[in-house]
Amino acid sequence: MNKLRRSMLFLPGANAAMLSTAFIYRPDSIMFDLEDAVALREKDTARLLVFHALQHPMYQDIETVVRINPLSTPFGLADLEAVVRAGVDVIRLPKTDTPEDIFELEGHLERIERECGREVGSTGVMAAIESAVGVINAVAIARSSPRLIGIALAAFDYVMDMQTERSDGTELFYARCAVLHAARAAGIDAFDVVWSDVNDEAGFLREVELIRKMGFNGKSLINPRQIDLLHNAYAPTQQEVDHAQRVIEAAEEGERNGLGVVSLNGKMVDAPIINHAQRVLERAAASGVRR
Ligand SMILES: CC(C)(COP(=O)(O)OP(=O)(O)OC[C@H]1O[C@@H](n2cnc3c(N)ncnc32)[C@H](O)[C@@H]1OP(=O)(O)O)[C@@H](O)C(=O)NCCC(=O)NCCSC(=O)C[C@@](O)(CC(=O)O)C(=O)O
Ligand SMILES: [Mg+2]
Repeated sequence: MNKLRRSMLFLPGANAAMLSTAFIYRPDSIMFDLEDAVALREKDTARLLVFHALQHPMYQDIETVVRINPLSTPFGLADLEAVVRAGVDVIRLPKTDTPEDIFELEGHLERIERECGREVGSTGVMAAIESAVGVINAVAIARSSPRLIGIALAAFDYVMDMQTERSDGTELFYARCAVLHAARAAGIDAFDVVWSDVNDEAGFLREVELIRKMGFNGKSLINPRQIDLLHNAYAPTQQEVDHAQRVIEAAEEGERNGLGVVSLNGKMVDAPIINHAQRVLERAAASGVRR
């Protein structure tokens, strides 16, 4: 099974208190932000704080992601130079509009990796898609580099670009479908948007249920309280696990009898159903059963 990436917790890079404790919350990935959660006058401080946090022993057994500033800004390249040298696992490139944005990032990454003695290609990349142009180019972006581990939809900049606002999800309907299909076509992960009202658990869970059913790997998060809610909603239910076990047993019996398709309580069990059942069992083994 691929690495579980259900939760990616954003953490404002200039917030020293959060940097010193965030590892205790155990998201699947922690995302230090140097971009929009950091004020202009704090960009250099945030970069230095994140440079040190990345090397702290407490962050060695958790996947680390850094959202750098766009390379078109005065900060982007300095961010990249610092965090690659500090050993970051994945760079999140905000406002990715074209495959050329990824090619530019790759060029810099390769040089920095050589200069600091990191294995070339070892730094992963995640593209954040935050505009209509990015959504239109999602397939080309998702296929642009073997470094890409996933693409993420970023709703707040996207709705601005689309001249609308966050509401019940209607405004993200096409973008979610496009980003998800692009990720699957490229064989990489797909991440849904942040839910900004941390006190609205019911709204958060409604959105999580939607994106789980659509097939997203997970979601960008902004608050530790959202982690357990998300992990629990993504865990299979006991009923699903029991059914998956019965499917595997029925398939094994069919195989012993030389049958490619068998019936379980009147429902067809064939290869895709068996694959799904195996995935349910793998997920239960990795993340437990829903409470
Ligand atoms: C929302 C709020 C202010 C609420 O504060 P509150 O104080 O009410 O939170 P509480 O729950 O009371 O905190 C309880 C304890 O948890 C600690 N704690 C809280 N949050 C923590 C955290 N994130 N990491 C570690 N620790 C944390 C806290 O320090 C406290 O610790 P302690 O005092 O020790 O008990 C806070 O969470 C927060 O700042 N979130 C991060 C916001 C952020 O990063 N935004 C940028 C990314 S989006 C964007 O840019 C848009 C985008 O680009 C997105 C895209 O690209 O996808 C697009 O276009 O859509
Ligand atoms: Mg944004």
